[in-house]
Amino acid sequence: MAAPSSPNDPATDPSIQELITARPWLKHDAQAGLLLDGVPLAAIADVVGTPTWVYSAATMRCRYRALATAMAEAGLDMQVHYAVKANDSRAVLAQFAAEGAGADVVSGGELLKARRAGIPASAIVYSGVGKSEQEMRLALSEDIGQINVESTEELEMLSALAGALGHTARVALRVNPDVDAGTNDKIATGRATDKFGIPYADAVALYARAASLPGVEPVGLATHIGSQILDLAPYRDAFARIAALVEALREHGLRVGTVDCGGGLGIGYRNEPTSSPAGLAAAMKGAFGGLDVRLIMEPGRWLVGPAGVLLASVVLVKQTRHEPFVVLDAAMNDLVRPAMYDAWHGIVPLSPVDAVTPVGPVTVVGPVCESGDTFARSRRLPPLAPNAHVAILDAGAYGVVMSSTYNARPLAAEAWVDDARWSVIRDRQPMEALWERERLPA
Ligand SMILES: Cc1ncc(COP(=O)(O)O)c(C=O)c1O
Ligand SMILES: N[C@@H](CCCC[NH3+])C(=O)O
Repeated sequence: MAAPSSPNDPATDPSIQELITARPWLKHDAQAGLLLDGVPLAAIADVVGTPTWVYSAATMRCRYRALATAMAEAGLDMQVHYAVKANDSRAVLAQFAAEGAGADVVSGGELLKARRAGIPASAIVYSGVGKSEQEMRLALSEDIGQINVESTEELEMLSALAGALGHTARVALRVNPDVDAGTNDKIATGRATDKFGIPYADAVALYARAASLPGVEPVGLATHIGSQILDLAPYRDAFARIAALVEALREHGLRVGTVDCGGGLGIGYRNEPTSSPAGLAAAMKGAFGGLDVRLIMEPGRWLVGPAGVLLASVVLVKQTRHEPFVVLDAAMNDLVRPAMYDAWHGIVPLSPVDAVTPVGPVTVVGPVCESGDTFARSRRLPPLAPNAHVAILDAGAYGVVMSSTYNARPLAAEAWVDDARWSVIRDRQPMEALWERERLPA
């Protein structure tokens, strides 16, 4: 199934003005051009160069607080564990730590990053289908809050390891509810054919087994049906199945204290309608309200996606017999989402005069040697001259974390905007660093 945010129909694209209006942290100023929380993005592009990621700290904070408030207002006993994979920059993690968030991690590296950013070990849950022995040892030595186990094999491995080390790991069984979240095929995780989670029909027996094994203590269930989910119906289906499982486990005399509802709440890349945290809270309450369980959620994209932009400059505009190609200095090695998922991202010029008079249509590409290195097709943009700057919107999640040095392109810089001031939080990777871990064969 195609991603709901990927249709490529310029007739229904939101205008540049509509994109800006829907994102209150962005403003268009007649003199200074596009502002992020009052800071002219062109100033950052001029000083730091491009490509550069820029984040609105206030937007991340506001979204975290809005989510936590929606859960509290629904009367839910809920802890938000930020999904570190969405954006693991130190400033992002430190800010969520200061807000009181826990973390959802999927590797030893993410676990260490979360700890070093100040997130307490007790507020960390660890998901993933292939935790290595080394990673399990790290999770055990840190005594993290919960390990979400995804298979019988992993349960046995963890039990043997923890038992031998004299630890008891609090585990939740991540259950695959066999629900289609209706999102892009590559980021759906809750169908029986996906690699994630324990088959629904095996969950009761495996939970009972976990209760009898040394080194592990089953404390609850977890599920996660996918990412960029715009509709609440699949959540309701999955939660109903997990709630039924809680009851079935209790009927077998097994204790279930927590339910981890996963992440996945989508954002309106194309200004499309989305589900709200209040709606999600109502779905959780409907399923788990009467069950006396402590709830966890693991949002990533919803918290940070809209808060980031990728600044790029126009290298040249290549005229052809078809649509002109606007060639940027950012590429799929920076933001891979359009190439990987056909994802749609808004593109807005930074300059004051151009932003409101789109002409186009143009194809916006990067310089990488793949035709897939295309950010947008048939996009209505104002005329863009070489060196003009643009912002690629909603790049705060699954942006910098998925970037690579493909085509020997150094990793981009990152900047942080807070309280109308900005600073660089990660320098652009120096060219020399591209070969610093290499040597010729001995
Ligand atoms: C286990 C788990 N939790 C949380 C998330 C975060 O998802 P999202 O960024 O869509 O909220 C993911 C990613 O899909 C995930 O795999
Ligand atoms: N990388 C994906 C999301 C994956 C979610 C992780 N399970 C995206 O950019 O949309």
